[in-house]
Formats: sequence, C-alpha cells, structure tokens
Amino acid sequence: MTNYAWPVVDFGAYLDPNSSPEQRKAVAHAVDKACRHLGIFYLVNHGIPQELFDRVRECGRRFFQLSREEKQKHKVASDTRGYVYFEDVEDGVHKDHNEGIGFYPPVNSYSNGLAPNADPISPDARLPTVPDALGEQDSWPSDEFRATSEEYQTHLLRLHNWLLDAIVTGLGISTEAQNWMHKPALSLHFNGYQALNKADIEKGGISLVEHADAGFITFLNQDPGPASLQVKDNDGNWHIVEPIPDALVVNVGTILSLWTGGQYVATMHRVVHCSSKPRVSLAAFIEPPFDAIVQTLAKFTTTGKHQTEHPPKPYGAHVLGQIAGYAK
Ligand SMILES: O=C(O)CCC(=O)C(=O)O
Ligand SMILES: [Fe+2]
Repeated sequence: MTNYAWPVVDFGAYLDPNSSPEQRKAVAHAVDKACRHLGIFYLVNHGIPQELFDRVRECGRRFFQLSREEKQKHKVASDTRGYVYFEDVEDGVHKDHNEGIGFYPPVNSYSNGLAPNADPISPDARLPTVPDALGEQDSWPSDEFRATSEEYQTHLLRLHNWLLDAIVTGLGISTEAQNWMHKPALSLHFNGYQALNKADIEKGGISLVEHADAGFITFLNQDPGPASLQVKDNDGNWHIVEPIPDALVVNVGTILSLWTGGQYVATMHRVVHCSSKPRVSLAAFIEPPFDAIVQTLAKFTTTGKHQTEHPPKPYGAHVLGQIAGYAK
C-alpha cells in the first residue's frame, strides 16, 4: 500500500471568464492526461463554496449517527435508493461493511409513469412516482437534508457542464452526438463507514468492495481524514487517495471509458476504513438517463485500447446488469 501523487487539476481557469483559450486548453489537457492514467484526479478551485461542501457531508454524518431503527425508516425496498446496510463476513473477516443513503432520479424509461423524455433533473422528476426499476421513491431524512443536497446538486450540475466542456476539448470531439450529457441524471449516495475490527485489519478486511462506478463520471466529497479510499493500478497494486480538504475527487465511470473505447480508464477503487472515527463520503454520480443509448464514439471504435464489441444499448440495460452483478 503506498501513497501516490494523484494529479491535482486546478479548475480555476475554466471558471474564470477572463482566462485565455490557452489557459483553458491547459486545464483540458490535464484532465485528459489524468483520465488516461488511472481515471482519477483531485479537482481544486471547482467553484463549490467550502461551507456548502462541508455542510452537505455533515447532513450525512448526522444521519448515520441516528439509531439503526431510525435509519431503517428510510429503507425503500431497494439496494440503491434509500437507506442500505451492507455487511458481508467470511471466516470472521469483512468483505464488505458500510451503510449508505441514496437519492436517484426516477428511471424515466422504465414504466414509472413519466414520459420517456421527462427531464430527469427537473424538480418535477422528483415528485413521488410509483416504484421504478431502482425501487421506491427517494426517502429524505429531513427538509434540511433535502434542501442542502439540492443546493449542492445545483452547483455540481454547473460544474459538470464545465468539466464536460474540458473533457470534449481534451478528446477533440463534439458533444452534438451525445446531447444527453447536457441533461444527465445526477444521483447522490452518502456512504458511512465504521472502523473495521482487529481481525479485518490483520487479514485484509474491506469496507466497500472493489468496483468501478457505473456512470459517466463521479464527484466524490470525502471526509478530511483519515485516508480510506484506495485505487488499483494496472499491476493490481492498491494506492491510497489521501483527502485534500475542499478538493473533489473525480473519477471516470464505465460509460466515459466505453465512450473512448477504453482510452479513459474506469477507476477501480475500494474503501478500507480502519480508524475508530466514523467516516462519511458523498458520491455524486453523473449518469446518462436510462433511455440514452450508450456506445463507443465513432472516433474511438478503431483507436480504442479495447477492440471488443460493445453493441449500442440503453444505459438502463447497462446499469441494471451491473446492479444485478453486485447482488450475486
Ligand atoms: O467512500 C468512498 O470514498 C468511495 C465511495 C464509492 O466508491 C461509491 O460510493 O461508489
Ligand atoms: Fe465508487
């Protein structure tokens, strides 16, 4: 296990209306380089007020401090939305040990009563609907929790549009062919971790099992310490992602990797939390709407690292397959 100097991308130039095209290109180049390496980087000067950055994580911390009984009230018969508790132990060692609460827009192409072209990020999209492919509707712990989360989402969606601009500049493509990217589905998943026990620490217990995120890109807001997130390199070695206060950790998901024929790496990551201080993180997943067709972009079908066939399919089919895979 080593500490690793992950790239730090200063996004200030992208957000500053006075910066030159060259300054913006330099940022786009830094994003491109990081995505090709292991698909992960810190983003600083991202424009989200520090106070909000901490306040939204604090909502999660207060929620996870509630009794199990209180938290269970937010279970919504889904492994994705609402409150979830995972504990998988084999021979006294944890393979998975975390809890979470997730908020997902309705799956608009899967018979939840919304028209297929409903804007998944419009306020209407979060009105109560019948259960959809991800389970029942969101269950917010409080109005304050919801208002803070929505304030944070608004900032993230703005940031996503800028980052998307940097990504397409870095890749030398246009977004025209993928217009869903301008109205993505944004989901929030708060994660809570208690310390792994002594046997876990001695025998390699895991808090959150190794995975790549299913969507396009993830913005992670992690506790300032201690370090528990780890990323796997191409040789199978794990490296710690030390928290940098106020920095977002950005990582590539499987769809952005698929877009680029594997030139951008879907970051393999996991969490091992050993400190007695509980840890909270907030993952914001930028995803295509479920009815968007995802496939490798024409530019990369012959230049991508992976020449395997990826027939175009709706994102919904892709992500539900991935969820089914986890559930095995
Ligand atoms: O807690 C973390 O640092 C990572 C969380 C994560 O990987 C996820 O929610 O997908
Ligand atoms: Fe993840």
